[in-house]
This record gives sequence, structure tokens and C-alpha cells, in this order.
Amino acid sequence: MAIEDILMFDETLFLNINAFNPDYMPDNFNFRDSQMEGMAMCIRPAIQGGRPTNSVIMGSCATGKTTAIKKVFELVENISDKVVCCYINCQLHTTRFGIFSQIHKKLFGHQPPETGVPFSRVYEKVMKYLGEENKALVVAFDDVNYLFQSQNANKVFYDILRAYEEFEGVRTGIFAILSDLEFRYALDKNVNTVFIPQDITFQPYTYSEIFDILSDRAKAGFFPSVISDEIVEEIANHTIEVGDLRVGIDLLRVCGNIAEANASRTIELEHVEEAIAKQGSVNLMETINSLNDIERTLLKAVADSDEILTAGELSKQFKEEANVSYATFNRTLEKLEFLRLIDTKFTGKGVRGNSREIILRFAPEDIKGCNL
Ligand SMILES: Nc1ncnc2c1ncn2[C@@H]1O[C@H](COP(=O)(O)OP(=O)(O)OP(=O)(O)O)[C@@H](O)[C@H]1O
Repeated sequence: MAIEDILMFDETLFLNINAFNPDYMPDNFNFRDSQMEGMAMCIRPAIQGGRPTNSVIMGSCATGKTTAIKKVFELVENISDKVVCCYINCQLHTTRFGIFSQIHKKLFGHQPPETGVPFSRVYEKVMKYLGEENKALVVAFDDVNYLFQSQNANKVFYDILRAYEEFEGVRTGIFAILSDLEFRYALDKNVNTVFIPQDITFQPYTYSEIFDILSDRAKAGFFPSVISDEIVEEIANHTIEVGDLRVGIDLLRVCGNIAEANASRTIELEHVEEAIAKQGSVNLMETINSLNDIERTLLKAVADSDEILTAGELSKQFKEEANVSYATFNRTLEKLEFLRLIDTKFTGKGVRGNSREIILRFAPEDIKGCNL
């Protein structure tokens, strides 16, 4: 199809292309009732004039944590003006000032000026207001591990949970959201005993749940009969394999685009296959872009080699190129293996029989095609 035709083609398969956006709020949000009830139980004391219960919300990526909390916050704010719910994305806000600016914005509709106002003034204004208006505050920290990395978690938690000591009657609580169980222990280490939370867990979705969610999303996003159950099943299979619902939702959108570009009125298996291949190469590009210089150099050495190298041979070559210690070489190799860019295989040869072969998991040209 000529480019002009693609651009001018006004028939579309998409009823609402925004239904596949990352920030789309689905009307149908199933399978998370018990978790949402758990959250509601934690907030209920605050509606009744008491203190909210702190909680930790755990679950692997794309299990609906963010969506659930936003839905519950909205419900709470619709039924009570005595509880202020503030959602904070810790990838974006990691300093005390940054976080309290967001809370300030929630309460007063605008952020405090970035310069010239000390943190203590913003803090005091927020807490005084809550005390005077007799409003409770619940703050949700999404991806809270970013707060540990910036070493601010303890201070910020303390600022919020100990406010009542300085500001009489202030009632506050925290929901900490984590997507990696490893961080559950880090949370205890990083935040002292002011924070004794209740755990709420989001289990991974089953195949049939994923199928239902994708079907619902396809109904919201495509015109009727654009996509069949068989095709949704295909996408659900791939989603379970990669273990990330977001990948499945995005795949629906990419399939729709490919079908449209082929002037097809329905999404066919070949479109799904093409979409999966395309998505794979986008992921590879993102992974390679996230590497540091040393990791890149090592990956390039593996990709450039005409034959399969052993770890020993590679380390020799790499030492000359990058001038790093064996420990660094080993760590870098582990990282590339962790990112599933390479595999290492014991050969049974070598001095102690522990010589390893380094095998690239992608075609060298695919790797080199990613700005390596
Ligand atoms: N039960 C569900 N019904 C419909 N859509 C869902 C459901 N659960 C998750 N989603 C969709 O999956 C995507 C990821 O959900 P969400 O951001 O809530 O997950 P998360 O657990 O917060 O993920 P992360 O830990 O990666 O931030 C969103 O597009 C959301 O709309």
C-alpha cells in the first residue's frame, strides 16, 4: 500500500485506540475484589474518624496493583471528604520536597514554588491544614523501592507517620506498593518500626483470567468481529509465556495496526505472529539501550566473534579491549546472562572441567542492528 493510502485510509478497526494505552482505566476490573476489600478495610477507620491502617501491597508486574488502588481511592473520595488519598509514583518523585509538593498539590490544587520555600514550610502547611480541617491523609507510594534507592524512604515515612506527635489530631497512613518480593525485606530494613503494615497480595493472573481481561479489552478497543476468540487465545498464550499482562494488551494494539496496514478487516494469525516478532525486537532494543559501556563492549565482543568462545578466551580478549579485572568481567557476563542476552554452557573441558561456552541468544545481526 502506498504511504498516502496508509495515511488517508479512513476505515479503522479501532473503536477506541486509547483502550490500549498504559493509563487507560478499564470499566471492567475483575478478579481483584478481595484485594480491593482489603484496601477498603485499611481506609475505613479513617472515614470513621480514626487512623488509617498502613499496608504493603505486593504482586509481580501488571497484576493490577496501581489500577486497584486508583479505583479504591476514587471510591473513597466519592463517599467522604474527610479522607484525602494521594497517589505518588516513586519513579518520578523521590525527594522529601518532591513528595510533599505532590501532597500539597492534592490538597491545594497547585504545587508550592520550587525555589525559595524550605521543606519545613511546605510540611507544616500540609499538616496544619489536615489538623484544622480534620481530614485524614492516606499516601500510596507506587514502586516504593525507588525511595529506598534514593535513601529517603525512612525520612519520608517518618514525616508522614509521626506527624501526629507535632500536629495534634493529624491522622495519616501509608500504602507501600512493591512489584518484587525481594524488596519486602528491604522495606523492613529501610523503614524503622514506625511502619507496621498489613500485607495485601496480588497473585499472578491465571490463563483464563488473562483471556477474559484481553477479551474485554479487545471489546473496548476494536469494532465487533475484528478479533476472534481464537486470536485472543493466541495472544493470551503468548502473554502467559512472557508473564506480563501489559505485553498482551500492547500486542492487541500492534496486531490491530498491522491488520489495518494490510487493509484487512479482521486480525489474522499472521498479524499476531508479525506483532510478536516486532515486539521482540523492540524489547531487545530497549534492553541493549539500557546497558552501560562495559556491558556493551562485552556483548559486542560476543556478537563479533565468528566462533563460540569460552569464558577464558573471551576474558582475555575483553581484558585487552576494556582493561578491566576478571571480577568485573565475570559480573558483566552474569548481567548479560540475567538479561537473557547470552547463555553460558559448561563444556566439561578446561583445567577443572568447568570451562564455559558463551552463546549469543539472538542472531548477531539483530544485536548489531540495535545501535550496538
Ligand atoms: N483485572 C484487570 N482487568 C482489566 N485490566 C487489568 C486488570 N489488571 C491489570 N489490568 C491492566 O494491566 C495493565 C497493568 O496494570 P497495573 O498498572 O494496575 O498493574 P501493576 O500491578 O500496578 O503493575 P506494575 O507493578 O508493573 O506497576 C493496565 O493496563 C491495567 O489496565
